[in-house]
Amino acid sequence: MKIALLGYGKMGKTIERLAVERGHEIVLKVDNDIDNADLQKADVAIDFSVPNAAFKNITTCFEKQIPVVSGTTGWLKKYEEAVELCKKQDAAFIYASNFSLGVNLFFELNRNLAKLMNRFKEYNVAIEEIHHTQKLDAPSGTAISLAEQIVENSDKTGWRLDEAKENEIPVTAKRIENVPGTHSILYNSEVDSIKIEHVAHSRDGFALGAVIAAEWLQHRKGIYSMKDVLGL
Ligand SMILES: NC(=O)C1=CN([C@@H]2O[C@H](COP(=O)(O)OP(=O)(O)OC[C@H]3O[C@@H](n4cnc5c(N)ncnc54)[C@H](OP(=O)(O)O)[C@@H]3O)[C@@H](O)[C@H]2O)C=CC1
Ligand SMILES: O=C(O)C1=N[C@H](C(=O)O)C[C@H](O)C1
Repeated sequence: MKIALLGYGKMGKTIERLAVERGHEIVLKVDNDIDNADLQKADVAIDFSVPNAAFKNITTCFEKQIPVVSGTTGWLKKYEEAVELCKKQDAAFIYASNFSLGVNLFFELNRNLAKLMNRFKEYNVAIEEIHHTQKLDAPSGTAISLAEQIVENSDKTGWRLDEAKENEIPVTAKRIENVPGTHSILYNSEVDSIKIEHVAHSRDGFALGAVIAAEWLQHRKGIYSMKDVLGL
């Protein structure tokens, strides 16, 4: 598979290493304006760039009919617009706030736990995420997905960074040097606490998941998620 990397930072470089190990070829590395890039050289594009570039990168791939996998976070206000453009152009797209197998299993645990805990009002739920200090967005895309999953499976009405209002989920974002990504869900009562946590030991899980998603998407059209890729 010939891959265009849109974003050649920490994730782009990790994806390059794992993609080459799986027998793929990196034919393009875009670190700024996509307008001058010869996307037609690629079978598939993988976007791990910056929040203000993701929408343009993704929709340019739709126009050029290159299937695109995006893991960039912090641009999701425009996700529905991207989906509409993808449908209109009969293109192929997967977005995931987190591509690792572990986090996608953790998402399933989170949904089930939220359903279970909803009956027991003595527990208050809270989310915490910890990432490296270069991260541009807060809270993380993964923390937002976790919060939305709890809202869908409980009586919670929404989430808020730091100071949550009545019936909202408080989300805390910490920034500590070199942390690849840690997410915790805490259910706290007067007498005890229940905590589930996912700890990434490196960026390899995210990168491998993105390459597997690109392999899966390469000959498809439409809009998919990691649930489709992993058969969850
Ligand atoms: N979904 C998932 O599983 C994961 C998602 N992420 C997300 O992926 C994104 C990238 O993370 P990470 O690699 O750590 O960040 P980095 O800052 O290391 O890399 C981002 C790269 O994008 C480049 N860039 C800037 N403008 C453009 C543009 N217009 N087109 C293409 N590339 C551009 C930057 O170049 P320059 O430095 O010159 O500005 C930089 O090299 C983040 O949004 C992060 O949250 C990260 C890990 C996992
Ligand atoms: O910026 C990162 O590094 C990460 N970003 C993603 C997010 O915002 O959830 C995924 C992962 O936790 C690493």
